[in-house]
Formats: sequence, structure tokens, C-alpha cells
Amino acid sequence: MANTTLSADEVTAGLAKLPEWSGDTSGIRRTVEAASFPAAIALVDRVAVVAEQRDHHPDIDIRWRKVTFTLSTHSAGGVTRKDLDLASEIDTLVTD
Ligand SMILES: C[C@H](O)[C@H](O)[C@H]1CNC2=NC(N)=NC(=O)C2=N1
Repeated sequence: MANTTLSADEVTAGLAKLPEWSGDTSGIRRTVEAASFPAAIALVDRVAVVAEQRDHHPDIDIRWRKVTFTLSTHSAGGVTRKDLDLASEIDTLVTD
């Protein structure tokens, strides 16, 4: 089920397919260093569109041109399939 928290082994297996991501059963994260602050904001804007479509929203930390996305499913209390799927989609949106 998409809304069931994953075990530590399942999170590890998921992260093995997402080399840019790290984390554990409490959350997974990726930091992207964009080319500039406007490029970082543009990336966040692209992620916002897919997050809203999925009704699944990352925690986002923006520091100049570094953006950290942290994914967990708050309603489930951990990492779910939804987080791995969104991580994979975020990867497709990182262009610089
Ligand atoms: C009511 C609304 O659907 C929920 O609050 C959704 C919205 N977006 C969400 N995003 C994330 N990352 N985790 C959630 O549990 C979550 N819940």
C-alpha cells in the first residue's frame, strides 16, 4: 500500500536505486547545488508543481543555491512508497 511505512530494509533497497538520496526510515533527503539562486528557486517551483499534483509535499530547505529536499509521509509517520516515487520524480527535474 502506498501509505504504509516501509521497513529499514525496504528503505535501504529503495535508496539503492536512488544514488543521490540518503536517509533512513524517518526520512530521505537529497541536496542539490543549483547554478545560481534563481536556478534553485526555479527547481523548487518545478518540484512544487508535481508535489501539488500528487498531494505529497517535501520539506524544502533553501540556502542560497543549495536546496535540500526531505521526504517522509507525515500522515503515516515514516517513509512510504510515495516518498520513493516523489524522489525519483524530483531527480528528473534536476537539470543543473
Ligand atoms: C490533508 C492532506 O492531504 C495531507 O496533509 C497530505 C498533504 N501532503 C503531504 N505531504 C507529505 N509529505 N506527507 C503527508 O503526510 C502529507 N499529507
